[in-house]
Amino acid sequence: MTAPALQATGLTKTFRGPGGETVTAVDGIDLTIGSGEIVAFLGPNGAGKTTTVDLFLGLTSPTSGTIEVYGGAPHRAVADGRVSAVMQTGGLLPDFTVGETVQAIAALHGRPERVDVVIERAGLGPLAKRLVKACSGGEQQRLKFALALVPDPDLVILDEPTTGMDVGARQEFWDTMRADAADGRTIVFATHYLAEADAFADRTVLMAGGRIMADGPTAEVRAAYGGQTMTLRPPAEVVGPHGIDPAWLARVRAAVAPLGITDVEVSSASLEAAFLALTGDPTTPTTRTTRPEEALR
Ligand SMILES: Nc1ncnc2c1ncn2[C@@H]1O[C@H](COP(=O)(O)OP(=O)(O)OP(=O)(O)O)[C@@H](O)[C@H]1O
Repeated sequence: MTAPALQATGLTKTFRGPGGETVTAVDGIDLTIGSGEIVAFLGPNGAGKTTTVDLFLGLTSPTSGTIEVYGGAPHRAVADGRVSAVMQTGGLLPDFTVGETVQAIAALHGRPERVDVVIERAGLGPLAKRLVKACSGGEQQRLKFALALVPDPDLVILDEPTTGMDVGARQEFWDTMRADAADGRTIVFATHYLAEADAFADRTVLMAGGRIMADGPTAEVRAAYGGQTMTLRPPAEVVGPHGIDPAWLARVRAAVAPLGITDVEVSSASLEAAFLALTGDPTTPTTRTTRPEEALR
């Protein structure tokens, strides 16, 4: 039988906090991810997503429990080129061109024949002669993605790959990813953007406090935890830079209260209800119109 891409059992990681206290970043995760799955790890800041990704990549060791990647130690899978990562920050040389960067990494891997294919796959053809430092944040992330593809890995792990990108760049990045995933690569990504999990992942693992709060097909996670909600789109004139006009919210509250409505959420993100219900996180991403304090109760 073929080993799953990732298998975690009782996976736990603790750190010592600034005051000497124990911080449990990952708290007894059991998880199996099969080949070809596209899985989002979704959760608020501090949920344990980055630590989980680090454990998957062998960048840190579990305090207890086990993690296997293709049936072996994570660092082995990385060394064998079966697993690649696109991390949040760092890693590029600013004075290389995009093309030189890909060539250098391909040479390190002994895979010079991969240069053209990964440049094309990451949509970097028109940028090949541009210096890395002249590339936008989104373009640099696409370059990192290209580098991750050099060994032709079976599994790509991305830790919040679109952090800092504007909406257009984010869209472009995921279009690139989607085209690549169509080839059957296993993709695991951490995000706190609900819309990214919703749009891109077949399966969503919702994390909070180091634990898995929900795990299933993205549509099911949404349906099971999103509950029955009524979503309103406010008129544009009541949405300002600081969110929805509180006076308008008060008028809506007054208008619906006599109808027996106790909970109306103004939202444009369909996983939002699941996220809030399970994590109670007040720093919700995606849009200004989805913050819990703007829900009408
Ligand atoms: N090296 C460390 N030392 C001490 N505490 C840590 C360390 N790394 C992470 N933590 C703590 O572990 C918890 C989980 O952090 P982690 O970075 O894994 O969360 P995250 O879900 O990736 O958050 P974010 O979305 O902000 O990146 C947090 O409380 C964090 O402060």
